Amino acid sequence: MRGKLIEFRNVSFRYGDDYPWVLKNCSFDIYESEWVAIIGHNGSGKSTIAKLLNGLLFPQEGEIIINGQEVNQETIWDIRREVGMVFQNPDNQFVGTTVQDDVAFGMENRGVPRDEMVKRIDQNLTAVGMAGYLLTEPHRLSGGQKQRVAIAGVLAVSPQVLILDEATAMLDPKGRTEIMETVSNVQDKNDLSLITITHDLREVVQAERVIVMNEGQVWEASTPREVFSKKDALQKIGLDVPFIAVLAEELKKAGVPVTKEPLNHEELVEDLWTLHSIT
Ligand SMILES: Nc1ncnc2c1ncn2[C@@H]1O[C@H](COP(=O)(O)OP(=O)(O)OP(=O)(O)O)[C@@H](O)[C@H]1O
Repeated sequence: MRGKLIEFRNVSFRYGDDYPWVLKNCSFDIYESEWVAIIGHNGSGKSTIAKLLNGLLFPQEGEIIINGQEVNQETIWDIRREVGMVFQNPDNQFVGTTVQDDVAFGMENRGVPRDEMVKRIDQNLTAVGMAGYLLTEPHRLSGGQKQRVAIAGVLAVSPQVLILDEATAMLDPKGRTEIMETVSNVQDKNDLSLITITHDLREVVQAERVIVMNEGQVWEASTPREVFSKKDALQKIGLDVPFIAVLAEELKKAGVPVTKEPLNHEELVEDLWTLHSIT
């Protein structure tokens, strides 16, 4: 049984007294080594949750506990060691003049000794497939390569949780797939919790659990299969369902006995192939 790593307890947040509540009495847990996708319509508070997790914002009500510590002004430096974040725009988060300087940045701020730093730069750039780019300047990298370097920089300070806030949104489909493969590998290897905030349904179906946000609260928190089985209700709160799930529904309506709730191409093919072989 995995322990709780993150607890949101009755959290309410708004950007100012005259602003509407973005989160209202919002509660959820995230467990060690778990991959959770957070989805919700535009403006439903997903990025706000990410910023609250990293101590960039603080709730007006309720509390956020990470690894047994409440997130507050006194604990933010500890918390930021535990919670690594990668954002949408690769250009806004490149701080070094070369790849190795960029990965070193977070470690320098935390006083990691030089020998250890060199070792971790090498280890983490290898993990994200960027080992050959130590002295490369950022403008020579693609968007996907910059995101890989950002991920290596975050991993170099050994966080417990990695948050990707629309980190693949500006990449082409190939870049997206590559980043998600990389992230999935490093999550496994480093035993990390992973929180992905995304509109890309192919990423969502890869997660173990999906938290669906609506009107400042958790509307549903369960497996991708359970979440996407509620197609009509999801569409009512402004969310799409994966194309394959829609196709399976249409096939059922047309009399094809699709038995499972397929979430990807392979699962649907598997189902249809079985039908073919018994007729
Ligand atoms: N700095 C800010 N000042 C005031 N309001 C803000 C600020 N940042 C976000 N908001 C508002 O808070 C609400 C939640 O925003 P947030 O960015 O968390 O949503 P989101 O679910 O991540 O949206 P998206 O899917 O569009 O990225 C929105 O109504 C947004 O306009």
